[in-house]
Amino acid sequence: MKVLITGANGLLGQHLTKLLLDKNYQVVATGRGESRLPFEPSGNYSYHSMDIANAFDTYAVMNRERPDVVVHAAAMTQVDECELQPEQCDRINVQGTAQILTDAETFSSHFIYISTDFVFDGEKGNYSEDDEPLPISLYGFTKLQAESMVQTSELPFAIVRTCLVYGNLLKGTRSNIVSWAKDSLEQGKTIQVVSDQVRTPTYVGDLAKGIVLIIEKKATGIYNISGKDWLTPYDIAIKTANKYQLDAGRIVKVDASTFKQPGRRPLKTGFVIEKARKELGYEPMSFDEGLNLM
Ligand SMILES: NC(=O)C1=CN([C@@H]2O[C@H](COP(=O)(O)OP(=O)(O)OC[C@H]3O[C@@H](n4cnc5c(N)ncnc54)[C@H](OP(=O)(O)O)[C@@H]3O)[C@@H](O)[C@H]2O)C=CC1
Ligand SMILES: Cc1cn([C@H]2C[C@H](O)[C@@H](COP(=O)(O)OP(=O)(O)O[C@H]3O[C@@H](C)C(=O)[C@@H](O)[C@H]3O)O2)c(=O)[nH]c1=O
Repeated sequence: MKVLITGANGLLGQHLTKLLLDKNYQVVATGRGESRLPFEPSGNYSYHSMDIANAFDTYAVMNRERPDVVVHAAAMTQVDECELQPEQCDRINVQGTAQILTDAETFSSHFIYISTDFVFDGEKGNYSEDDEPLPISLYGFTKLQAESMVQTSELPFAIVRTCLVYGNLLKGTRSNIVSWAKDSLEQGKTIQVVSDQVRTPTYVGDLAKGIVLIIEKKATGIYNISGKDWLTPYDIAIKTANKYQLDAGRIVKVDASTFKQPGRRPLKTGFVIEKARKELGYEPMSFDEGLNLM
């Protein structure tokens, strides 16, 4: 079975590419510019430079490869940049999804879209798949718009919602809260960390495994694929300091009202994952286990 991944150079993309190759799938990795995969892929593998916002790029690659499955992970994921550059955020997250989805409808038979807890407003928390989304950032709004496009597609689709992904930076990917806290403390910096946001941080390897389960079972619909522990970013920073014997005294507890970011973050998110457990057999590690794998 041939799987095409968009955003393969990203945090999720790199780990998912490696896992699919380890499981002997035929993998078509795509990303902006050259491959930055930090391992020498073996097996049935090809890489294509593909800007999802460029219709010629996506059609050429999809027509040539005609993958059975598309995992659409590419997005503008810097929440603050999305708020400050709305046109680019729309062009990539909404129009880019429209491009690859249109081509998938012609050439593929299963479309898996990676979405986020940021489609919710963060008032309720502990979200399940049938809760009503209400985004409070442009990033969240564009991700929800893309979800809606996928849901109107003729193509069998799955929407995978995940939350605060962390894991080993293979190479040049976006930082994540654990690597950011570890690096900051190692550099002797003092960091202000919020204690009133609640998340279910997700180890990138668990997210990749959940996506493979969806591919194997040809599952359709919305699935929450996240960690199972509810933690605040402050808890995460303290656990990170303890794990690496760093000075937790440099972690200053603040709340979101004093922590100004251009893109509003939903206060309480985190996912109920019973549906993925029951229908997919998905079972994530605890945060401490995930931390030990880094
Ligand atoms: N990280 C997290 O905490 C969470 C992520 N998600 C979702 O998971 C998915 C994967 O995110 P993650 O791997 O963590 O983030 P990354 O930012 O590491 O990966 C996103 C990738 O998308 C690529 N990309 C951006 N624009 C384009 C474009 N126009 N054409 C092709 N590729 C493009 C980026 O390329 P380049 O490397 O060149 O910048 C990058 O490699 C995203 O859809 C995100 O919304 C959901 C919830 C939480
Ligand atoms: C940088 C920073 C972050 N934080 C907190 C805020 C936030 O809850 C958490 C992570 O902050 P960041 O701004 O790095 O990450 P953030 O952009 O909030 O992460 C989001 O990324 C997108 C892609 C998603 O889809 C979301 O699920 C979520 O993971 O850490 C602090 O408390 N202090 C800081 O200095």
